[in-house]
Amino acid sequence: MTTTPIIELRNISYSYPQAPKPILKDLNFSITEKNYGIVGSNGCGKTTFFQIIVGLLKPDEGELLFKGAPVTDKTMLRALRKDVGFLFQSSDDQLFSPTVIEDVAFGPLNLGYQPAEARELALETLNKLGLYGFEERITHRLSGGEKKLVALATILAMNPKVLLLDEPTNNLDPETRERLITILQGLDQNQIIISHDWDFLNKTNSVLFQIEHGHIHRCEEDHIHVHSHIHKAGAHPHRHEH
Ligand SMILES: Nc1ncnc2c1ncn2[C@@H]1O[C@H](COP(=O)(O)OP(=O)(O)OP(=O)(O)O)[C@@H](O)[C@H]1O
Repeated sequence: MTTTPIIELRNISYSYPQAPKPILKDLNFSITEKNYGIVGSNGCGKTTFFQIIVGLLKPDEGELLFKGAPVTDKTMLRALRKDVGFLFQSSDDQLFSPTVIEDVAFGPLNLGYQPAEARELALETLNKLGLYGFEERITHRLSGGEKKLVALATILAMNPKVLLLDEPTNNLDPETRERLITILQGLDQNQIIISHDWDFLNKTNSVLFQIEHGHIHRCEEDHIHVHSHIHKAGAHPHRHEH
């Protein structure tokens, strides 16, 4: 039995105004796996791809389908956005309320929850992410890592079915990064993750796709990459998981 993918992109092309050529060209993609890792060089169009998925950018050609139906009007787009949460690369673009609780309750309020219910949902979500006692904190004074987790809370409070995560481990210290990995590993949602952090993508069990020359394709199985890193205890022989 085949199931209809929640999101599908068919023959999508998109050019930024004044750009000499399309950044995405005849791109096809559908969500059939649980988690995806999206890789590709800087400027290849990864964030643009996410913006197309949530309808922030309208493709010049091709179709965006939600649960098998083309997204052609605002009602469809609203339904899609309810199910697809987008964690921006910069948390400052995501957080805009004075306090953490207001930011996290904003989504549920928008979905029609009563203020008390929205607050309860927001508190539950913060607690689930280990952000105990954060509710009255001033959002713009949080550290970068704290902002990232609060931004994730604003999305999870709306209980979307799909998460789009744009370079979520950027600027996280090793401990917060591990915390984020544990959180994501425990979620039921489909996750599409843009990242240059291969180890992170590996730990989130993501099927790797690459954006290149406007297209997206599945990376070869057993993709080999060269990397180097510093060891605290100096040089010693060791094996890697990959
Ligand atoms: N609003 C815009 N107007 C014109 N060009 C844009 C706009 N936004 C992005 N671009 C250009 O489109 C290209 C793709 O941008 P995008 O942000 O999708 O890349 P990316 O793959 O996410 O890059 P990175 O890995 O550096 O985050 C880049 O060359 C960028 O400069």
